Amino acid sequence: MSDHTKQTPSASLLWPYLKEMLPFSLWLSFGMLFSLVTLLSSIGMIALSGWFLSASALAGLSATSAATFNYFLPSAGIRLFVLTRTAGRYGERVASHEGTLRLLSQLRRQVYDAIEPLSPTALQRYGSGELLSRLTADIDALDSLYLRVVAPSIVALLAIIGCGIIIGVFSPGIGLFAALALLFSGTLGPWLAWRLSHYPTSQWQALNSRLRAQLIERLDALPELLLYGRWHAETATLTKAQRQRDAAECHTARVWGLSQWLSQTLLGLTLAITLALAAWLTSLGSLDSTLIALMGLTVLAGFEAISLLPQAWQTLGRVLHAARRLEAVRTHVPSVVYPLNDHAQPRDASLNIENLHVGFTDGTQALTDVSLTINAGEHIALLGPSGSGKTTLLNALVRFVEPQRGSLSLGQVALHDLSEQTLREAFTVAPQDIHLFVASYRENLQLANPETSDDEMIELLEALGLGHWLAEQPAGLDSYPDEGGSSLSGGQLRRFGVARALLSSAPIVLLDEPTEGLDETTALQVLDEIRQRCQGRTLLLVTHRPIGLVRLDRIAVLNNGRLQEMGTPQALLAKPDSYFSALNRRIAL
Ligand SMILES: Nc1ncnc2c1ncn2[C@@H]1O[C@H](COP(=O)(O)OP(=O)(O)OP(=O)(O)O)[C@@H](O)[C@H]1O
Repeated sequence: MSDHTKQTPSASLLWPYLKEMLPFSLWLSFGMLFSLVTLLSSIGMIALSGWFLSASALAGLSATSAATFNYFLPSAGIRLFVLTRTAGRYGERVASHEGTLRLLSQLRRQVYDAIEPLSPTALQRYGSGELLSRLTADIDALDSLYLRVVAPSIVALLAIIGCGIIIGVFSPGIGLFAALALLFSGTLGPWLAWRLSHYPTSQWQALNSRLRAQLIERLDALPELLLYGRWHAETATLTKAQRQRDAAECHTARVWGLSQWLSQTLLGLTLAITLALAAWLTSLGSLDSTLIALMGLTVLAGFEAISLLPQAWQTLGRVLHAARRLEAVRTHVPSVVYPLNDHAQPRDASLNIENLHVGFTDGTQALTDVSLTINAGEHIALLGPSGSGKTTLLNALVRFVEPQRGSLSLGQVALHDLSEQTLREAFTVAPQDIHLFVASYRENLQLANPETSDDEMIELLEALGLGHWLAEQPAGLDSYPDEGGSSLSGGQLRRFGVARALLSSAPIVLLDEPTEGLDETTALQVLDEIRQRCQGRTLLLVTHRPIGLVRLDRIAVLNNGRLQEMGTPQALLAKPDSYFSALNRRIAL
């Protein structure tokens, strides 16, 4: 999802993040205070050194002044400034990093909280790579708001005032000039660069995010790409995307490089003019000549704080673009809204689907006017060719997709009147794509029911024909799957997912293609086990294979998103032109 734009993101986007800083303001204020101590120590150290050098040189010109000149006090002052500078820098690192890391963990939690209520379909809008990028790179960019933008800007402003005051004590005119000139030199370049680099910065962020997403996607599909000989072509695509991103980065870097050059030139001019003014006043006799070096070195010390401003403004651009991208996720209206409490209690585990229409944003109409009642405890197969809308119906029942029209109810209570907790407790699901977490097989199975004992798990796995597989695992249930579940074959993974679903005690069981990839004997064995374990529970079994379905109570056939036929297996078999009969004849051939 590319969302770069030529429009300047509004600074108001940062308000929520600035407000987030409040709970950590103590740490952050300490950070800023220490930063100021460091800076003032640097300015004091340089200014005092400047004065000390020139004053001691002038004092050395005559024996009387050399004897009376106090060398010890200024050198003790310089040593004190060196110590406070080191302590200030250490304190600043500790306090500001502590505050920033706490802030970062809060920001991450908030984005997770915003993502959590989005249905999987709403999240597909972003893609996993894009979402990962927003959760990591964009939040990290926001983390710079304090460290690289707020703190250096405030410190630079205070440093300018500090320089003005130090010089102003000896000559108010030169002090005022130095403060204004430092402010102008420090802000003109960054402001110009800021205006010129909005678009390339936004483009860089979008291209960087797209590159990450493309890379993750291609690494996921590496086996297929190698098999089809597409890896080199895909590498070329990635290289091209990287070049585009680098070009945007170069553009931005050039603009900021020019801004730094402008700032340095103006700061150099400020220094030259300050020195010239101080020399002129000395020649008029209204300024002590030992103060010329102090004034010059004070301006130079101010450079240290001001030189952070270009980077602060550059970071501000990235922070604003990151804030806009995160805002899109944070404020995404959840497509599925659950009431906090149930409006009524479901009477039983029956399901009622009436005139259901489900479509997707790309215009695909997956279900059209589907009506179906499943009685509590009934076992129903949802049969149909690929793409007929079977999975979409399951997704609508668990509210992963919202219908455009029609109604869905559980135990005579509309699904949207049930809290998320009640809904999740009512259903147990084995989806088509089973995800195994990087955890032991035991933990993966206990996801559905943490109370399940080892014996129950082993018994069920054996009943589903996974006994041999389990016996081969080096540490039994304590073994870990390879990432992505690749230590199980497709059929084994499917049965593992079925086992996980069956271990839950939820009253409604939804299984999506549980026998896919299994030979007929194993498929029948698995179906029998499912039926037995679902005695007294409502079962909706999605499949495109007719194997073993005669043992279920009813069969509903979906075709092209519409309910084509419905009845007991025997009644459908009795009609030679029914889809179920035709499918059985085809399988028998
Ligand atoms: N997120 C989505 N966005 C757009 N279209 C979708 C989405 N999910 C499904 N579809 C489309 O909706 C239709 C029904 O898909 P569905 O997955 O429900 O079919 P199915 O019968 O379960 O297929 P299969 O047996 O192959 O899993 C298909 O045309 C599919 O391309």
